[in-house]
Amino acid sequence: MTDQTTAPHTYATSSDSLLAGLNNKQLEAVTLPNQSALILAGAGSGKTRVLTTRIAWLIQTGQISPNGLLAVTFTNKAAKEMLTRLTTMLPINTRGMWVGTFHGLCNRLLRAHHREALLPATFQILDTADQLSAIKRVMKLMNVDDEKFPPKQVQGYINSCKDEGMRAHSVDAYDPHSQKLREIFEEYDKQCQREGVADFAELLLRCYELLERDANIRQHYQNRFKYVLVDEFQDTNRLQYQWLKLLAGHAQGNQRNCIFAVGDDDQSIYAFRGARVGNMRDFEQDFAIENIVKLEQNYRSHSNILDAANAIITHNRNRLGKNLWTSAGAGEPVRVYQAYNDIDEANFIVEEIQSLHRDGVDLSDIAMLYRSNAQSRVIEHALFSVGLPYRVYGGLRFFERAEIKHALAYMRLMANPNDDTALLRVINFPTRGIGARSLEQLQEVARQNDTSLWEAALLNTGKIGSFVTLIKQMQEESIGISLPEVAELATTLSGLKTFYQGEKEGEDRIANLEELVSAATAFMNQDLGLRIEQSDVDENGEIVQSLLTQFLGHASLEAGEHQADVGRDALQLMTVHAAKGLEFKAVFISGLEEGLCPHEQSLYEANGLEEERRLMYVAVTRARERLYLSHAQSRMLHGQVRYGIPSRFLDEIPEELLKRLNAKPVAKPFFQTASSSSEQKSAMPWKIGQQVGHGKFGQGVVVSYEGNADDLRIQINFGKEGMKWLALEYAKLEAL
Ligand SMILES: Nc1ncnc2c1ncn2[C@@H]1O[C@H](COP(=O)(O)OP(=O)(O)OP(=O)(O)O)[C@@H](O)[C@H]1O
Ligand SMILES: [Mg+2]
Repeated sequence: MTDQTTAPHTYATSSDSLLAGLNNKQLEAVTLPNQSALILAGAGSGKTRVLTTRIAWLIQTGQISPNGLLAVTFTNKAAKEMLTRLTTMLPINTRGMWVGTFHGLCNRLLRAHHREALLPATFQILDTADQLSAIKRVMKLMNVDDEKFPPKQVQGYINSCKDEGMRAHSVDAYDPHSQKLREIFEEYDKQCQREGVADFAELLLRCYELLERDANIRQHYQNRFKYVLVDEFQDTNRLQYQWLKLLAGHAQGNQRNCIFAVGDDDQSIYAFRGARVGNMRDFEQDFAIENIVKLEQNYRSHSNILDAANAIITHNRNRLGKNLWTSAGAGEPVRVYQAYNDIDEANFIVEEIQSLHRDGVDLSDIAMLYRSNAQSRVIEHALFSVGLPYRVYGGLRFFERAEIKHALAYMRLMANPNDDTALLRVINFPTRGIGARSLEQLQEVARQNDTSLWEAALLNTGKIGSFVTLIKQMQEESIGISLPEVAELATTLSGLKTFYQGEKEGEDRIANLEELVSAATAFMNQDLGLRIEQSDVDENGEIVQSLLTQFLGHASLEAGEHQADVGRDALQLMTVHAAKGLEFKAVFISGLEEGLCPHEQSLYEANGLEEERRLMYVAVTRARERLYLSHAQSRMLHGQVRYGIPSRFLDEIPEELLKRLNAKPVAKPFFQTASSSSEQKSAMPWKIGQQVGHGKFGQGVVVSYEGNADDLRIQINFGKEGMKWLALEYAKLEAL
């Protein structure tokens, strides 16, 4: 450890108090010498705590200044938490520190060097929905059949190419179908460039390309960030890893910067977004990691919960392998509730939460987790009817609501009128009598002249001309006023407020618009640690980003966090994906049925089941003291009644850890639904999840069915042969 009396910039707090309470392994990790390191450890073993403490320790012992390090976390929420924790550990100003998500950090770097990155200073970020509509527009202009090329798939294709670090010209395409995809990719990128917008994947790729191409900028950051720290390393994708490698510099000599990566291969749950657990092995080799630090003591959960998690995850074969133990004692058993249907499940959960709350547990320390967002509806309804406050993370987020996106579109146009996505969103909203034909003509003019729609609109008189005048007026009025006033302007001058006043349920929307003004005020006042500091941009001699552009970036990147910040004590509802890294006193995991968790789609993908099991492991390990697992015999989902058998993951937990709250469901014929008497009995002879054989398609698994009596159709997944609907009457199936 550095001698504190001689080291420069040391802090008054003794490092002993900083390091107090860490176990030996944690201490070793926190105080590792200046070298790259990999901390591989299971859930709740203190990885995030170690990473944060290391930052504080490096600063405190004078090895680095707060501006000399970069830390990547998985969510903005985690980044903020890290900064808050740092301020409690050290008397430093965390403002301006480079702590954020990959997207947030790349956004910041691109803003500072927008010219070199060939982007306008005010470039806007397309969120997922905006990206999809931009893709649809390109496809329409190219006359591509959207049945042959479903836009969502095209979007997936473009994003996964970018996640792999590829541009259209570098993708292989040997058949007409992939050639077309490549062509759409290319046109889409051109359109984004023309409009001055960047999608999420683009932020990373653009930033990577900039660092790779521009030696000055690269060296500047390589010199600056002597320490790079990464949380949740198991979920980085190929491009993110390459980006980190670039920042670390070349391997020659000992000049390379240090990367401190923490992760858990058992919690890799973003393969569908290109995450590569293989990055851990590559990292070991590329950075010549000699000894991987393993942390084995779990500080989060009681042992019944931890043992359940361990028992589940041992069923996975592809693991790096580690043991977790706790000294916390057995604690309470894991409770299992077998519900009749989804409503029964929701009622049970609500009653249980109420009783926990009566016993003094804060609602915000209770989480309700599910596999997919659609599952939250029934439980939300139940919570609403008893008046329990709750907050949904990752559902329709504040910044994703239609009225907010409309207002933001006006703000985006004030910042950058060439943003076609924003223009199309509001050119006729509120309605100004601009019809589809005039819009088509406008798009045609833009296409012919290869300009943005705005530039084409400048040539226009008539109704489109008035829209242009309106935006120009907004731009003029926005000069010299504060950010909340700009937001106010966007909601009033645009006519949005007046429009909603006349609408049914308009009150909520107006309240949300007002909330946007508050969000802008909060943004202006809050020290988010994400703002661009003058020092970031002084190479250009100017501040390139106005507060407005920063706010718009914040709205695109931090959607969902707004509602979470509201101070009221509320139950936390979220998907398992969104719960990563978090912990709660009590956790409810619902919908533990085959087809839902594990998700039916995963069963037919390579390694799909193992990823689902990791998801289950993440879910279970969020709980500190109490864990509830529930499943329902039937549930309404996507407008269909589904009949589920309990998830295999339940069977993987040793019975002695469980407490079954009700008897195993009576062996009812599973086609009977609890709630709807109108539903007729069906003569469904197969069980969901049952293996069956078919003369032509081979072996498959029953996924669902619909209809009743003699009109029963059954859906079977035949693996390579795909998903098929068969009429039961004619399909000759045999049990396997
Ligand atoms: N040495 C310790 N003494 C007491 N509590 C600790 C210690 N180390 C970690 N903790 C606590 O254990 C909990 C889990 O820590 P942390 O969130 O850092 O784990 P993690 O490994 O990052 O978990 P995950 O894999 O879920 O991200 C936290 O509440 C943390 O404060
Ligand atoms: Mg963590």
